[in-house]
Amino acid sequence: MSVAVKKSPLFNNRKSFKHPKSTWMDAGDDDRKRKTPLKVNAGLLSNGYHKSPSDGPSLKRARKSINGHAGSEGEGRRFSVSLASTKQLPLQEQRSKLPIAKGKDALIQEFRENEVTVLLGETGSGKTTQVPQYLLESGIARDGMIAVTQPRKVAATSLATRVAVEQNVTLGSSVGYSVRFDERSSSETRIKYMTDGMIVRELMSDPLLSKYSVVIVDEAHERSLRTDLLIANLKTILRQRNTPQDVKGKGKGRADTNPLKIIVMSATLDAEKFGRFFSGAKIIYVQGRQHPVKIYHSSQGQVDYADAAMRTFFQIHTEYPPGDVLIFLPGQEDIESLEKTIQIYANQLPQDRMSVLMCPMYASQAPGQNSKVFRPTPPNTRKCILATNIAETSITIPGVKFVIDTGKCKEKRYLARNTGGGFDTLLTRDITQSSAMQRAGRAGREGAGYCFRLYTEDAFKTMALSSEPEIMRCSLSSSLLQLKCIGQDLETLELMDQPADESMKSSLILLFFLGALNQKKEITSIGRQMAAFPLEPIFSRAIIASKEYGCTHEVLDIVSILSASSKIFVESSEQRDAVSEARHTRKLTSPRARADCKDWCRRHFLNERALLEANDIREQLRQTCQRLGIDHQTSCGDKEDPVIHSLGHGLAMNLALLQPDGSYKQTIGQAIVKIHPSSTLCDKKTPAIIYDELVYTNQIYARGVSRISKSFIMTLGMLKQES
Ligand SMILES: Nc1ncnc2c1ncn2[C@@H]1O[C@H](COP(=O)(O)OP(=O)(O)OP(=O)(O)O)[C@@H](O)[C@H]1O
Repeated sequence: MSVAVKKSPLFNNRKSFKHPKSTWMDAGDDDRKRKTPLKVNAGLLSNGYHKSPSDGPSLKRARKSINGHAGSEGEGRRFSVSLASTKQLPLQEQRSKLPIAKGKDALIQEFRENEVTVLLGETGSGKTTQVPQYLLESGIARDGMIAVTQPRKVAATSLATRVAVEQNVTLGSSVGYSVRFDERSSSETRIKYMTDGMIVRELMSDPLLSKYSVVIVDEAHERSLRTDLLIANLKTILRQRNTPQDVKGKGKGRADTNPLKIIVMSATLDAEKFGRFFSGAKIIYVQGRQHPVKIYHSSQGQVDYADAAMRTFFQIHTEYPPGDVLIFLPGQEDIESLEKTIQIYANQLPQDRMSVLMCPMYASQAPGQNSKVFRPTPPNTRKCILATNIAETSITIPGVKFVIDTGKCKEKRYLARNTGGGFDTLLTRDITQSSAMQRAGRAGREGAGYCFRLYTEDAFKTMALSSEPEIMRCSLSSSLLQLKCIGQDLETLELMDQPADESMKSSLILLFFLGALNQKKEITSIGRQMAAFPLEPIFSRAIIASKEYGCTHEVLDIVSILSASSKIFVESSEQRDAVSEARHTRKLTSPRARADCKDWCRRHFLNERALLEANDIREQLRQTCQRLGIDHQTSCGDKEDPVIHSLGHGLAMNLALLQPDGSYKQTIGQAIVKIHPSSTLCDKKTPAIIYDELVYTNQIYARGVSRISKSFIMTLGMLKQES
């Protein structure tokens, strides 16, 4: 291609590209300037901390009352930090310079004195990495482990890696992690970073979490479903573990030799709500962030956020000193398309300019696929990291000095069955103020930074403070089943916020259909077996059914592939015909050795990493089968029906029948769905289909589609009526 850089509209349009006067409004540092509606009562400790009780100054006043702490940039002051001055200090010195380090002793004292502490602090103050180490070093957690929960896998693994380095130990020894399908911990482990889902799962085998002395619930303000369930359980566990048995003769709990401490950590908002939930927990505020971040808002709203992000990236690249750029985008599709566009323009830059290294980052990448993001930037290069909100909290991406925030994210939302849905879908929406603050914070982790918001300051002010708790907008079936296993009921559990009736009802219906619950809403033996698998109920039910149909080997293969974090089929718009040919005509089985696997995958448009991940998942599922006495080697050979029928038991709600107009109508529910164009069955007019997911774009598409016989669907219906 011979498009010269100068001819590109991007570079001709200097005016809109000009920074900062014509495009950007200087907002100072929003996190400090923001008129926060918070009224957290906080007394001021001499060391720069604010604490409850209620006679202290408000957080707003307290924030104003401290100046000159690390990273405090005066409001409205011109930003003049020399980026060259942010070179790395030795590790222990870095630790001691974190804002939280100034109050270490006072903080430890508070943890000693209080069962429950709510710790608030600005992003980058050092909460997540330092607090567990303080607890370990002070001996507070002498009798058990310290769990630090995170809503996201990537945060749990990267934090454990960092803290292991700070402690100068091998990852998996005294500092480890545990996330779904991946664990690095041992009997030596004292600090365990884990996803909130993993600790909720541990409740099934250890309802009192007796291994742990301290549970730190991090990023609590995100209110993920699992975090909410954990918080509800912690309240009960606290009563049981910390109440002496002989209190007035009626204490139901036991005087535990290993009492529990809970620390709820949050970026800022909602502290009082957590405090109230734990009846008078101590609220402590950690003041300050390590480095200043200069925030700019665009002077006008942007119609095309991807285009605006690209312009801003090149503006930074051409006008600013070295430093990596992190762009927040809503989803994988935006990331992939912007990656291509930026790369095309970057290739046209003059030779003497810094080169651009593109680094995509999203949740469904296979483990290790985003390792490029965390590796040091090569000389004379600027990394351009394109990320979803998985990079928003808790993580430090080395080298990032610039953040471009599109102000958009994808949010999981349950579409009610009575409105034609009955499934979770991802919708693009505006972010919250809380997210905006977190995103800006990613620019100030190693030194001073800049954040460019592709929305106006007014738009920022009208954003919701924080997002609606996940429990109020997502499918609950998997959690409901896990809770049933430990004798709990979502309907009666004391939660911070109650889920919607509709989503509760749908989850109960699904579990009843799967045979996991009986008519009295009690868990059945099938339900117990299902809960043993770290899978969505629809998939664990298929595995259990495969025992009857003699095809566990095949069903495990399929479920492992469907559970991998990215799709095994690679899409390529440039080679659409070749992809289609590979899918329709070639037999995708190969007894190949690992060495030539890469080449085979490439030729068949398969994602090698996803296949390797599926392999690991299958190994874990085999172990669960073994524990449950299911022979994972039973195979049905070339027969298809046993496999489809096993899947049919799990995906009993995901069946649809062909309509005269070529669309499909769900057998349960009212949604009219179409077969996704990427499916090999797209134009086949199959009378009845089974699918593994619905995606909602301009219409509802079924993906992962197979044909199934109508007679089998009838049998399933009969079975359902009998149960
Ligand atoms: N993986 C890492 N590599 C380099 N520096 C890191 C890493 N993790 C943390 N740090 C440093 O430690 C600082 C504190 O991080 P920490 O995660 O403890 O902050 P925090 O207060 O919990 O904020 P947040 O909620 O945003 O994560 C960061 O600002 C950064 O300077």
